[in-house]
Amino acid sequence: MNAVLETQNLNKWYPLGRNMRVNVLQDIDLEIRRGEFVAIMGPSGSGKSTLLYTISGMDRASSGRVCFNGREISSLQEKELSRLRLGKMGFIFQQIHLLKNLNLLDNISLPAYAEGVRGRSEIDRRARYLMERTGIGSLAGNSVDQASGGQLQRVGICRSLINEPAVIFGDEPTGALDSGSAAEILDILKDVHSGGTTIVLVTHDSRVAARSERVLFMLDGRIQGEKKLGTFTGGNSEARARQENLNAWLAEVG
Ligand SMILES: Nc1ncnc2c1ncn2[C@@H]1O[C@H](COP(=O)(O)OP(=O)(O)OP(=O)(O)O)[C@@H](O)[C@H]1O
Repeated sequence: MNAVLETQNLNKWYPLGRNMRVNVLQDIDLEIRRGEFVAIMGPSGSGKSTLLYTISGMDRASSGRVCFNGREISSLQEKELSRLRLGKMGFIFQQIHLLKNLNLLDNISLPAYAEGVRGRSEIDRRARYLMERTGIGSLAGNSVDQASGGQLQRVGICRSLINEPAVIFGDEPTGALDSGSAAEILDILKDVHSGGTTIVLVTHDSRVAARSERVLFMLDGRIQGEKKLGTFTGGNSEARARQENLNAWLAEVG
């Protein structure tokens, strides 16, 4: 079984008054392969974040199936679902929420303590390794107030990776950053992906989506189309060519 995530006939709606509802996701059949890097694009309100939250078990489907590693998660109890999210999934958001009374190293380590599988020294070693790998190795003892936006986003990435998740979900992970910091974060995500982690990102930015292998375009709660880009091997000229190719396709579908 090659799919890490799979949905069948996935629907999400919200009640609107007594007999009406807003259909936010409609009949979505989606398969994301292990190790794939997928970007979800589409206009505002098309359902991108809702899809991300529903496939990651942060939100519940109204009907249909969501499977993670072949196991249906749509009907799991909240406790089992939290355990699955904690151990197998990592999350990166535009705004990262950290605990101000903990230093950066401890913020990164927190999900590993919550998972309760590894001992303190192993957690500490892994957290420091991730900080080194993302270029913030010297900031371990810093407080949240002593780090820039780009550094905090790296902290968020380290935290999302601490439990060695199978999948990283990102909702506009570079949305709050200047273009230099955003490019650095994209390089880190490329490394994470090369290490075998599946990545699923929601983004408005075609520079970000151009790094992925497959772009899904959403419209009115449906996947309107997809563009396969193949694996990004690196370099500015390849990144530009991929972005142009993607923009031309987006102009056609959007
Ligand atoms: N709790 C809710 N009740 C009713 N409608 C909702 C609720 N949450 C989201 N929606 C609606 O669902 C639709 C999809 O929202 P979603 O946030 O998934 O879109 P999006 O494509 O991620 O948008 P954006 O790019 O602006 O973040 C929107 O029309 C939104 O108004």
